[in-house]
Amino acid sequence: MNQGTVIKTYNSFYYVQTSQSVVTCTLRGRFKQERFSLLVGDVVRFNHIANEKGVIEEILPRRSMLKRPMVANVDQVLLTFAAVNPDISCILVDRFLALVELSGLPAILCINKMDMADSADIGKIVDRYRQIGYQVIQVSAKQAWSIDQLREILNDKVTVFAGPSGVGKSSLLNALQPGLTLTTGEVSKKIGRGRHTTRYAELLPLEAGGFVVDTPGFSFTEFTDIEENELMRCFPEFLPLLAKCRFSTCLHLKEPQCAVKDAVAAGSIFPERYDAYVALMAELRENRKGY
Ligand SMILES: Nc1nc2c(ncn2[C@@H]2O[C@H](COP(=O)(O)OP(=O)(O)OP(=O)(O)O)[C@@H](O)[C@H]2O)c(=O)[nH]1
Ligand SMILES: [Zn+2]
Repeated sequence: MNQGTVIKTYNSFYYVQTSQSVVTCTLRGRFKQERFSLLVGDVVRFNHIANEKGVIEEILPRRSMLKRPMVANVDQVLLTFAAVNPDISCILVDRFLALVELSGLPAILCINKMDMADSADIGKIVDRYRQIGYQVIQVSAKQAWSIDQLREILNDKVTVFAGPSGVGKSSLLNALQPGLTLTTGEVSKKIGRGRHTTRYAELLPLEAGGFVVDTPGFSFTEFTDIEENELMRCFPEFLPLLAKCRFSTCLHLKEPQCAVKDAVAAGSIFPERYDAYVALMAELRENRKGY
């Protein structure tokens, strides 16, 4: 049997990337009876029934599942910001990071447009996030700075590109591999839909192995499905302190003898990060009121 990764689904057809080609597959009937939903990112085994056509017989166990968008086996999220234009905003970085933490996937911070940056200013930001424990890379899509380093990070992994609009995500993809965002556009053409009308996530295969998740309308922007007492877990530097608060139900806001607030006062947690936590908590409570 052949093996490959589902890179796109459309009308019960599954486009499966193998090491050689993309095979258009249908799903063996018994999966439909089980109401199993096969996702982009799933690794499958299939039988060829004709040239470039196949039937999926087996779905390999999932390593992970991202909910929005629904993609299986994502390994990491590359959060891209621009050093300038639009200027990096740490509150926005903290917000995106918290959302990635909530998904349970590792986040890598990528700061683009370094060719236009004041490197001392950006250096401070980079140091902060490295101290917290995040991997941070500084790149320029325009000047092709550190694109090799980025390529190495993506190698053999399934990576979601996220970040605000205009930070250069498309430019980075293009610097990584010219034409990358057009690769599966060919598939779209065959089935009569333009790439830009695609509403579902698809995987873009990297030449060196691995995939980038192309996610039209993808957000990582809204806090829903999160309880107040879960937010603290989205701040990894809080984790070692949580058991040390006086109250086991401590939300680290107004409570006395709070180990998190003590750490902020002692300088071992960045005050900006704590402020981001408080701001996100307020937002979460505001969203709740809407229900
Ligand atoms: N100076 C400089 N400009 C860049 C760099 N990368 C991208 N840009 C410019 O930034 C603008 C936005 O780039 P895009 O690649 O379209 O950004 P995007 O993140 O894909 O934007 P959305 O499609 O809105 O999500 C364009 O004018 C690019 O030419 C860079 O490394 N340096
Ligand atoms: Zn506390």
